[in-house]
Amino acid sequence: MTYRAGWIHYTNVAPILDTLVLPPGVTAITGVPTEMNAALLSGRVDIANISAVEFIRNADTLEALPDFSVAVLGPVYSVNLFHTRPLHQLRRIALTAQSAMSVALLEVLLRERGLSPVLERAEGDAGTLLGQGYDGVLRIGDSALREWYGVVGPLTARTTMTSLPNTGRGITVTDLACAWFDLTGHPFTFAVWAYRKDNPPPPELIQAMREARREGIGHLAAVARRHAPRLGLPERVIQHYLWNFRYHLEAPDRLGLHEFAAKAVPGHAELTFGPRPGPVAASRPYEQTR
Ligand SMILES: C=C(O[C@@H]1C=C(C(=O)O)C=C[C@H]1O)C(=O)O
Repeated sequence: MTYRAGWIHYTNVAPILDTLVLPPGVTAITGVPTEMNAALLSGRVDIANISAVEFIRNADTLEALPDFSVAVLGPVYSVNLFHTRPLHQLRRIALTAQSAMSVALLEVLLRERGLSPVLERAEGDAGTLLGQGYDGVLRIGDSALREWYGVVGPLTARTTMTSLPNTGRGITVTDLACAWFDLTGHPFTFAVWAYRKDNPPPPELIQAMREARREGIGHLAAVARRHAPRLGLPERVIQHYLWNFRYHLEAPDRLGLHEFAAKAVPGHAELTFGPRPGPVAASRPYEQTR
């Protein structure tokens, strides 16, 4: 029987996906977050890295791998609200249809500030939409990273990644993961690897994902070199971008996830994680894996 995976293909998962070798009997498709959310919920795939808010909303039927996440503590660089006036003066914000998690995060952040601008789905690059009657534009993923650099870059040799500008060309970029950190002091968990409770992934797939992640994180410079030309961004920017992610759903990432769940989906079912990390039948000793 085939086990079907659905991968969000943004660069931020390249350290896990680039060298992943699917075990026999596992197939994979790729797409943007909202496509992979829908594919998992409709049963078109069996496991996917989905927007964490969809995992929370469907916690009665879904479970997540206990040690995989796309999370950050502080800035993420690729979940950005581009705006031309101060946050409290925003009247109309364009939302990307690719995202569920970042939209839910923006809603929480606006509510915490007592703000209620009009939120509308609209595609296109931030610069164009800002000239078309929107004073705020939410973008995620590779295009948001590129547009962020278009606003704040080019960085000079003297710029340190801890003192990055967040304005340029009359546009301010509010990094939503940074805003979450300012509000809570916790990491923000954007994605988890979820599957239906009655259909967990084969242990060989989890093991292959762990090996691929160890390989990717161990060679971030090579991953950055591979992807920088495609993105049209400097290698050192991509390497910093990737280095900054938290891929292991550690205790602080779960804390952030639970805090977000309480704020965004009150009354949600208990979040469950499994299968527990453990030995895979006939696997090589840890020391001998890549
Ligand atoms: C950090 C990001 O996280 C992604 C954002 C998601 C969303 O907004 O729904 C879903 C999955 C994440 O991998 C990003 O795309 O830049």
